[in-house]
Amino acid sequence: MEKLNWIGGRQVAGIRLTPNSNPANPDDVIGHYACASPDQAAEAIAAARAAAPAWAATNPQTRSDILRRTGDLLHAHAEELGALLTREEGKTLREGIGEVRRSAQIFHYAAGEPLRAGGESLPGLRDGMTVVVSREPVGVVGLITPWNFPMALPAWKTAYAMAYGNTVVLKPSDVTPACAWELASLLHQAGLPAGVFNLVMGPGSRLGPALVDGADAISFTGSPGVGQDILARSVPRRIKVQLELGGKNPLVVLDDADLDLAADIAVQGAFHSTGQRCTATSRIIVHRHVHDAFVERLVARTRGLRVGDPMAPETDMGPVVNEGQLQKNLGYVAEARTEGAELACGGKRLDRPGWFMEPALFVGTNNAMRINRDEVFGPVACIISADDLDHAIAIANDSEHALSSGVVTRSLSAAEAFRRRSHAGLVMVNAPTAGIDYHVPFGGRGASGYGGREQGSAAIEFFTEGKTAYVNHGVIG
Ligand SMILES: NC(=O)c1ccc[n+]([C@@H]2O[C@H](COP(=O)([O-])OP(=O)(O)OC[C@H]3O[C@@H](n4cnc5c(N)ncnc54)[C@H](O)[C@@H]3O)[C@@H](O)[C@H]2O)c1
Ligand SMILES: O=C[C@H](O)CS(=O)(=O)O
Repeated sequence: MEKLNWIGGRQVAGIRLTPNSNPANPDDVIGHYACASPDQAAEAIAAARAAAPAWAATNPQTRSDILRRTGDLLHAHAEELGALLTREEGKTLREGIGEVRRSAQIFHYAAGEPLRAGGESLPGLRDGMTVVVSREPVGVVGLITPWNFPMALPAWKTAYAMAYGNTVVLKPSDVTPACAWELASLLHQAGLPAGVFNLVMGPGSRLGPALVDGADAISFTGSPGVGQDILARSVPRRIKVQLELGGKNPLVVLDDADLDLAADIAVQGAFHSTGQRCTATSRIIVHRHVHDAFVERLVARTRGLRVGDPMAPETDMGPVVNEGQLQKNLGYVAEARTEGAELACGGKRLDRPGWFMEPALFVGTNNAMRINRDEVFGPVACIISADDLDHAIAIANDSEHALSSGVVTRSLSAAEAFRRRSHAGLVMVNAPTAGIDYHVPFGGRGASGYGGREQGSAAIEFFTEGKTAYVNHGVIG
């Protein structure tokens, strides 16, 4: 099936069609997706610019209704879209359907924003003067998304951007265009006016620059290197830029922890969604008093994970997204062994078609090893031993990435100390480092994030500009 770009409310052929295949079965071609040219990306920006004034002036109730209807459509089609997502990205069907439902919830939540996004009126300090503080849409927003959450990420950027009156051009990952295409289709079914949402598909190296050169703001989620390129290109234009980047997320297990709970939390954080989450647990820092007892539990659980067909209900972990990513993961496993890390279990490619590997767990690692410095972005986790809470926090914070972090403890004071002293943008207490709620701010610090947080009460900051108006009533009327 051929899927085209969406520009100005029309479906537009690109310069070629690119097949998209199933990571669990590379012979299964999902569809052929149009690849836009840089000129077409510029046309999409122009279409969004033409639609911007009317959309910004559209009654908030109308904007809200369109977002709510989009959420309704996502809910109604959650099972078939979840299956498409699984076929495209490889997470299990349960996770795929869950991601579509989460996307529906995001649209439903954002549907309230046009009605909530008010300002305030204050008395001025001079006679007859009132000060009106308000927020206005930024204008045309370029949204660039990665492959690991192919529905939820486009949803959480698009829904908020449009809620506040912006028009958008979305460029999804060329690895996973199918979900973004379906989202475009549902938005138009929900009654979105032409040009408010535009979709251009294809390689970021060709289309990204056209978006950065034309939009009024760029919200990007992806790898640190690409984020840096986008930032460098956007600086001369002084546009707003938001970068949500990689993680190297630590989970600290203290000596008073419930070790069964800790092992469950570690497995979920490290290996669910095949470890392909920016918030995935990759460094598990364990108090030396409970090290062996915890590792025994974690190894048993990791060995017990059923890796296989992501459509099968019994599967716990699906394939890696593509061959390149699989080879990258296996390369890190091999390098960690040469660094002296001991492979406690897993780490091998499965002898079957598709990009499958066993989840890999290393013990005897230290925080200086490359396996504990670089983001792997796959099912690979390492145990590091720590002497006490202070030592564990020091190791946890010793990373350029600071996206998510977690602690497992029964002590309120230890939990509170960790919450205060962790450098990460997200802190989880007795919960996995991955798995965020859609109604609260999300984002990292350091090399993990730049330009403000996303979602919940934070979204308005990036997708609007502030205005402070001084009104002298003395001369009016
Ligand atoms: N912090 C977060 O919220 C978060 C969430 C999910 C994923 N991620 C990160 O995403 C990365 C994995 O995703 P990926 O491999 O798709 O990342 P990526 O950086 O390779 O690609 C992300 C997007 O950028 C586009 N792109 C590539 N080159 C570009 C350029 N020069 N200019 C503009 N756009 C360009 C790609 O086509 C894609 O749409 C990981 O590092 C992961 O941590 C971060
Ligand atoms: O990669 C982004 C994810 O949505 C974050 S999480 O898996 O929900 O933690």
